Amino acid sequence: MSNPLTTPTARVSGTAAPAQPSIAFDRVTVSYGRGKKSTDALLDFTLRVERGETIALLGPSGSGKSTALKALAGFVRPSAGRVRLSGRDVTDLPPAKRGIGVVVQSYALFPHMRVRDNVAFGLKARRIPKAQITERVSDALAMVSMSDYASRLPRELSGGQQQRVAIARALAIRPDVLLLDEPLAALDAALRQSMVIELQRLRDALPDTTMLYVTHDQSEALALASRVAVMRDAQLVDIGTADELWSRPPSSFTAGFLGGANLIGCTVGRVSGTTALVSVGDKMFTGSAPAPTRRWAPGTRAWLCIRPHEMEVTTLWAAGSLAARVTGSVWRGATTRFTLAVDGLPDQLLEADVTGRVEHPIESRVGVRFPNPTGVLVEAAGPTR
Ligand SMILES: Nc1ncnc2c1ncn2[C@@H]1O[C@H](COP(=O)(O)OP(=O)(O)OP(=O)(O)O)[C@@H](O)[C@H]1O
Repeated sequence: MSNPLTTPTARVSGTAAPAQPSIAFDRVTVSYGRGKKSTDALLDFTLRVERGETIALLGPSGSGKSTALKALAGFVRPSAGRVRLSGRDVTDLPPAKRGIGVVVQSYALFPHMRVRDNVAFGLKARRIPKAQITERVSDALAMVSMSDYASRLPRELSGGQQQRVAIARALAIRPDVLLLDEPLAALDAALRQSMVIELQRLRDALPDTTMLYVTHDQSEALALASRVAVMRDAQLVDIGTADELWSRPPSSFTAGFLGGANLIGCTVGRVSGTTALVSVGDKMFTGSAPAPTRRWAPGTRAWLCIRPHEMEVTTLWAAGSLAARVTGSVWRGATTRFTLAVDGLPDQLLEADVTGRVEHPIESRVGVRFPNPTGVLVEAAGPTR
């Protein structure tokens, strides 16, 4: 059975329109404040999102993610650049005329309205006929598994249920574009995980809806997004599929931000195919050299990126291992994270995640085995050690 939310009338068309990105930011700059006190919260930001894509805007606090989303929704005005929806320039359009669904962290439900009236709010504002409102509200509540709660007030719902209602309210207007600004940030860890699964289900049920998902949580970005846009200091630094950014990080920032990484400064030696010999001090390692391999000319300084879970902590002198001193140990439930000073890699502490609860006293000597190949090469934007 077709889902009514996936086939809004506005999208049904017999003629093929020229393919325009669903969302386009063209060199958008947003500044807050005036004169000397002004800060660029978004700087020369360019991004194209195809129809039906889910893009995560991922970055640390203050990197400009929410500002990008607000510029698209019309809540802030760019000082330069244009914002387009399906090719239409909406930069000067008020928010209500953009036809975008927005979900924010704080739910923002009307406390005195029952769930069904909260969900109907945007439809009434758009003067949709009453019979259609009833149908759309019940479709939207069904999408988020909240049909049984239509008569409740927001205060009679849990945080997760309130956020589902907020999502239903955004979906009820059948938007082409849905913006989600840290929608799970107010929920506890267990609930966040189950909501990620619900959002995956929703994303799959709405293949024509373009979603822009703002988060600082890399696991949410990896789970939900077809592509991840990494932001730092008001700018886009990297964009790619979750798999690309994870397994072949284009920059040390992205390598570190997506899940933690040991970044070892190295010098590239001989490259053969996608394998490179690299030297770190007097030690040689084999790294994988992602395409385009012309970046890895002999003598180039680079980072060798090794994920903590790829490191093996062994006994001292175990075959193929380097000697190391334990400088820290934190049990994290499923894993124990060790911080290690490896002999011959001065000024560099490496992190290793070991399954289960493992004890090695601080200052004890252990062996550490690197994966094979040892890691993936990452371009060094600045000086490496
Ligand atoms: N209304 C405002 N007035 C002045 N400065 C602002 C305003 N809103 C945001 N900023 C500043 O703009 C920068 C970007 O903020 P933004 O909220 O876009 O970041 P963010 O990446 O979404 O951060 P977070 O993850 O903490 O929400 C920050 O330095 C912030 O302090």
